[in-house]
Amino acid sequence: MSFHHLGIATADGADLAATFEGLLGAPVVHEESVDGMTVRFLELDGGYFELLEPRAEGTIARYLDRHGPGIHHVALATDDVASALDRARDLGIDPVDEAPRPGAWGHEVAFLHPDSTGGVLVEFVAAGGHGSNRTV
Ligand SMILES: C[C@@H](C(=O)O)C(=O)SCCNC(=O)CCNC(=O)[C@H](O)C(C)(C)COP(=O)(O)OP(=O)(O)OC[C@H]1O[C@@H](n2cnc3c(N)ncnc32)[C@H](O)[C@@H]1OP(=O)(O)O
Repeated sequence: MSFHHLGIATADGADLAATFEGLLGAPVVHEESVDGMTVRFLELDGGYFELLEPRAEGTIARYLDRHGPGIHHVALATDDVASALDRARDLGIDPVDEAPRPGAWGHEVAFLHPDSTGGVLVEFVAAGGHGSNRTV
């Protein structure tokens, strides 16, 4: 499984995107509204930053209220999210999503509960042509 992106919660995605573009030369390669958020993907060598800006009440708005801005999750690329979930369950790891579901940028995604993964919110993502997918 390979690294795909870091999810970063922010109250101002446009401003943070400009900061990272200036600092890292990481352009916004995709932007969309999904699940009450504006999501921006910035391309780096070997992966992406996914900036998550809430537009409505929900997971990211709650996260910003309780924790402030910062790294929210790590996403790992696989071409088979369902099998990755099965492996997690076999290891006693609790999924948040019992089955793959649509995520941003047309990706299929599923999250694991951070209680089972050392406090890290892990996302499996089947990202098609966006970044690398590798079967494990
Ligand atoms: C568009 C898509 C894509 O990539 O395609 C996305 O990124 S969607 C990105 C947004 N969507 C998601 O994140 C979906 C998966 N996340 C979730 O279902 C939820 O956020 C949970 C992870 C189950 C947390 O539930 P909830 O938001 O209700 O949190 P809560 O404030 O009640 O907190 C419950 C416990 O989880 C912890 N907690 C909350 N968010 C956390 C995070 N990002 N990383 C690590 N721990 C986290 C809290 O500290 C707390 O721990 P204590 O109990 O120890 O105090």
